[in-house]
Amino acid sequence: MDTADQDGPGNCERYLCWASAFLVVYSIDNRKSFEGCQRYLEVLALHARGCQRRCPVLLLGNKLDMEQYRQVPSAEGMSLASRFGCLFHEVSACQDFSRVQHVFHEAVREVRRQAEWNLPMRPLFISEERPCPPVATPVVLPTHHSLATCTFNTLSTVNYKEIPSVAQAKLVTVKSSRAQSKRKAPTLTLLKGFKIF
Ligand SMILES: Nc1nc2c(ncn2[C@@H]2O[C@H](COP(=O)(O)OP(=O)(O)OP(=O)(O)O)[C@@H](O)[C@H]2O)c(=O)[nH]1
Repeated sequence: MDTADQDGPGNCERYLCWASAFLVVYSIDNRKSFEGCQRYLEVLALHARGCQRRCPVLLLGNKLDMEQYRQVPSAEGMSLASRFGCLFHEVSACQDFSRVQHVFHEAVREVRRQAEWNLPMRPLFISEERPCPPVATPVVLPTHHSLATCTFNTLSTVNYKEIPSVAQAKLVTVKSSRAQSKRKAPTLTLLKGFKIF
C-alpha cells in the first residue's frame, strides 16, 4: 500500500482491512520520517491486537545511497523494529533493485508463512521408527496435505501412517497401574485418533 499520508496515519482502516502485509518506510536521511513511522507501527500494532489474522510488518529504512546525510542510525531502526516485532531492512530504492526485490519476496514469504500458521492445526501422520542397516540415504518425505517436502539423511526408516479419520476414532479407557492398586481407580478416557494439545 502507498498511504501517501503526509500528516501521519489517519483514516487507516481502509488499508488495514484488505492488506496482507505492511511495509513501513522512512528515509534514513530524515529523522522526521522515522518518527512518523513509529505512529504507523503503533496503529498497526493496535489493529493486530483486535484482529484474528496476523499480517507481517516490515520496517524499511530507504535512501541508503544517502549515507553521508544519514540522520537515523541503523541500530535505531533495528531497535524500533524489534520493539514492534517486525522485520527490518535498509535499502536504496534508486540504486539497489535486487535488495528491494528481496524485501518484497520476503514480505510475500512471510504472508504465506502466516497463512499456513493461521490454518487450523490438523495432525496428519503418526510415525513408527524402525531400525534399519546403517546406510545414510537421503529420504524425501511425501508432499502430502500440508506436509512440506524436506530431504535429510537418516539411519532408520520412518513409516508414516495417516491418523484415523473421525469415523475410525475410538474411545480408549486407560487405567494407570498406580491407580489400579487403589480401591477407587480413576480412569482416563482418551479419544484415540485425536491429538491432545
Ligand atoms: N536518493 C534517493 N532518493 C529516493 C529513493 N527513493 C525515493 N527517492 C526520492 O524520494 C522522493 C519521494 O519518493 P516517493 O516514492 O514519491 O516517496 P513517497 O513517500 O511514496 O511519497 P508520496 O508519493 O508523496 O507518497 C522522490 O524524489 C524520489 O526520487 C532512494 O532510494 N534514494
